[in-house]
Amino acid sequence: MSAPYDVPGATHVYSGKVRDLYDLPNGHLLMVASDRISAYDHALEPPIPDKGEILTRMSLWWFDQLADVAPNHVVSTDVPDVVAGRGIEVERLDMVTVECIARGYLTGSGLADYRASGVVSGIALPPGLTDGSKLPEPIFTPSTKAEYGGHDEPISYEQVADAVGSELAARLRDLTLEVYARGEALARERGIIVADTKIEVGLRGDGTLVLADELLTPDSSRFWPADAWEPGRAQTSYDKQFVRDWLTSPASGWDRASDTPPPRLPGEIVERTRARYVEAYETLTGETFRR
Ligand SMILES: CCOC(=O)Cn1cc(-c2ncnc(N)c2C#N)cn1
Repeated sequence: MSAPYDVPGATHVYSGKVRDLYDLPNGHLLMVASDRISAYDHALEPPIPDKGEILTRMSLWWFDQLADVAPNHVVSTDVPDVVAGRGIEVERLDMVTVECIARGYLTGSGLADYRASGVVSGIALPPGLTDGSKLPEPIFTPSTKAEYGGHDEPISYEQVADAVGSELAARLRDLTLEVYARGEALARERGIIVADTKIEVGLRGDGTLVLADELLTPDSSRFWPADAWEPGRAQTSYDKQFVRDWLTSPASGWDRASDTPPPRLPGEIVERTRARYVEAYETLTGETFRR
């Protein structure tokens, strides 16, 4: 995995799959989005040029679009040059220890749970749903926060209420569903299905819920091209399909079941993937990603 940036005046404190967190002397945090990409639970090489900046700008755009739904943790984009464009100074919050996930479509772990029991995070769904089915209405499907490298475990709404209290659980559910509904509707108008999303929420000292982390990016959400949506099979990933197709093709020589690390991505796949991130950003925001 590419090493976190050495940021003058900041102390590196956390590395996620894709992003890194630093303490700042003024008590705020610096959140830095790397160009790292992962697929099939593996960190891939090489990084995708500009991915971190593109997704940072997408998050900032979404924070602005949804400012009427909830405040966010952004303090400033005036960050040290080494992380310019991919770093955000953020307010330090008391983070809620629940992954707040909303699903508008059935796939991934939700589909697996549904196939096993007809239930997803304690919510019974109607029969006859398949991979990629649009749900009758979006559902709140929280999960635990796994340690780095682990898998989040789905939990029921009741378990969330037991963990954080019924009042906060209701606020988290309502906020998650509102953010998803607004994001899904806006993206859908622009030809992108946001099938599901995970938001991170923090609390201020006065109890205000604040949107943290990243927001409605292809790293925190499943982005599908709307014109390729076809329930009954795995959907096309807006951003990672080129990577997935190459890794599972004979050209890569990789056996996904072997649990060996995937091979380095060819330059053409890297560039086509970068172009998809640029396209997603420009399609959503109507702005040009200038590099
Ligand atoms: C950048 C990677 O960070 C994480 O993935 C998870 N994480 C978030 C925090 C956090 N903690 C206090 N205040 C905040 N505003 C945040 C944020 N964002 C800690 N870990």
